[in-house]
Amino acid sequence: MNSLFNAQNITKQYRGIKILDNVSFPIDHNQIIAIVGKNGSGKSTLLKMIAGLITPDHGSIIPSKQNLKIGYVPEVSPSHILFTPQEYLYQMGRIRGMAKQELLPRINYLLELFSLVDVQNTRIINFSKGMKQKIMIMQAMLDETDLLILDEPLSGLDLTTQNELEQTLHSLKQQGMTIILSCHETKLLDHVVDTILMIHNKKVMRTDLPLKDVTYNQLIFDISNPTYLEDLSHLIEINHQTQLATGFYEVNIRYQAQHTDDLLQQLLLKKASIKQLMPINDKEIFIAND
Ligand SMILES: Nc1ncnc2c1ncn2[C@@H]1O[C@H](COP(=O)(O)OP(=O)(O)OP(=O)(O)O)[C@@H](O)[C@H]1O
Repeated sequence: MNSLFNAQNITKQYRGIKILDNVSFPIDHNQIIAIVGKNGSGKSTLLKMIAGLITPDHGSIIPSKQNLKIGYVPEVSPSHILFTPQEYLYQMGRIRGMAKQELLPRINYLLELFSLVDVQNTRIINFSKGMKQKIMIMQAMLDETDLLILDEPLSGLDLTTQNELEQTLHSLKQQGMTIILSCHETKLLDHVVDTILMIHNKKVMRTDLPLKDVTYNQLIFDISNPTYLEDLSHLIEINHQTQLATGFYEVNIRYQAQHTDDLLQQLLLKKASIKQLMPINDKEIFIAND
């Protein structure tokens, strides 16, 4: 599959506290990708880095083509907007330097796409939360967008509105868009998301859906130096590691079972001594939130 961009060896810290530690992952073209993780795990931080709003301390996010157009919708959006959708989107487009003749057809296209034609002359302040969310997404899409980034788009929406927004995201994908969103609403994962990036212990683990087909293994092994595992960080999640009296380290990892052959081969090349391999079933880790 084509990558839209690759995140390579990203590390980010705030005030000396690491949020993300040497994470690498690709973002595939024309996919819906969900970033999940506990509160404070770094979802918004990662989204902002992908959007180019903040920079990693180390590593880089490398786009597959120049001038990738990115639309970003933050978690908290202004809601007391006295303009109508037409007026608001027009002003936003003009601020971005768009010409009137390209802006007006684009606004009409977006109003159709988001089923807001009937309310195009109603003031946004009178809209429901879901309709306001749509306006924020439309604003991010005023330019032709390759990648849409949505921070918690379903937060605070009722079930019906969530379903509606889900359908909208699905139709955006059908039109060739790549979408990355952070979410707590696990229901969404089943319906529209192709890939999950889970932030856990400062690392990012990638899982392609359907989730029900993913199984995990736990592996315990000894290795002389845990830094040998750095190039496997995209495959494994370290549960814990302990230094033994021998000076070796006992490491306990979790990984997707489909990678077993590859992983064992790589560990043996690193002269690891395998102690225990067992299947685990902890799908719920992907829906673990407060
Ligand atoms: N500008 C900043 N300065 C200092 N610390 C920050 C800054 N931005 C985020 N943090 C801290 O970094 C950590 C990750 O924050 P982030 O907002 O990325 O997490 P999150 O997973 O999106 O959380 P939530 O699910 O609660 O929205 C948190 O501990 C947060 O307090």
